[in-house]
Amino acid sequence: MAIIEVSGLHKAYADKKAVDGVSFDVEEGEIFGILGPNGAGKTTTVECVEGLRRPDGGSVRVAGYDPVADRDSVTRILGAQLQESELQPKITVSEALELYAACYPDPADWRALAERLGLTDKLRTRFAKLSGGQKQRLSIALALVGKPDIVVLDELTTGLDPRARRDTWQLIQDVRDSGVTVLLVTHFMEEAQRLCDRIALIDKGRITALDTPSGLIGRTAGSTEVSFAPSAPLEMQLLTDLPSVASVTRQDDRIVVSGTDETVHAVLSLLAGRGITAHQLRVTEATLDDAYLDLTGTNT
Ligand SMILES: Nc1ncnc2c1ncn2[C@@H]1O[C@H](COP(=O)(O)OP(=O)(O)OP(=O)(O)O)[C@@H](O)[C@H]1O
Repeated sequence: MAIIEVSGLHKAYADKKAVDGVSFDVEEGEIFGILGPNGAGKTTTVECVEGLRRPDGGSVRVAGYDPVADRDSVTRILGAQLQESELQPKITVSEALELYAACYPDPADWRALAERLGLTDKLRTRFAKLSGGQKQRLSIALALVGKPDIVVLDELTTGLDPRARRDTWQLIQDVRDSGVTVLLVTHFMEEAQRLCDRIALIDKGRITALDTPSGLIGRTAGSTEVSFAPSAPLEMQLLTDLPSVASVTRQDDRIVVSGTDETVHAVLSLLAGRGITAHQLRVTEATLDDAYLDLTGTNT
């Protein structure tokens, strides 16, 4: 069942179209990623879902509520990561967690959450004295303290070191396993590939692709590459004629054939039929990075 429904969303700032007809549904219990280049309209889209911005057109529903008209209902069920500037510089970590916990009828144990996010030894530290990564972890804790049904995380692990990033990924998986729906804006391909059940690629205010990570990768031209050094001369045309082959190139004594999973089997059968051995055989799969570049023609 869809818990977030976005249909024909439009939002402009003066004459700049930030979001230009975006539609997607987020199913209950999934981790849904929004990926795209800088300025693509990702934050504007999730701010409309959070009720922080009023759409110019289209509709947004969160568990059936309009996030602008039914702000209170949406706030009760949706936790959002805060922008840094939204906390007072003098508030301590424990004060912030306690204050936010007090706003909800059945909050999470904020001490356990702080522990989980590696903030226990910072509980008495003022917000202004936290490092960028510690502020980020606090903002994740604050998004989760109300035990929301949905959590919106914009740039979840930006500024975190690799260890903290991996811990945070585990935390988000645990949060999802407990039944929470996660809407995640990210620039990190590895993060999107590991965490997301489905990803919407946004570019220039429009969705250019919406699929599972492996579905997006599968759309990449030449998503699988098989390369080898043949034990005897081989006519390139024979490879080019195989089904599902996208391209055949020669690199010194190696032949590189790109295509799909099927290509690997087709190439090996062809070689076996001609008694040719494939020396130094290597098969590589495209990554989400390749799919992203292929589908947007740009980098994050
Ligand atoms: N408050 C604002 N006033 C004017 N223009 C804005 C405002 N917020 C965003 N924009 C513009 O709208 C477009 C979309 O911005 P948005 O922040 O939604 O993109 P984004 O995909 O989240 O980008 P990033 O990855 O850089 O955070 C950009 O061109 C941006 O400059």
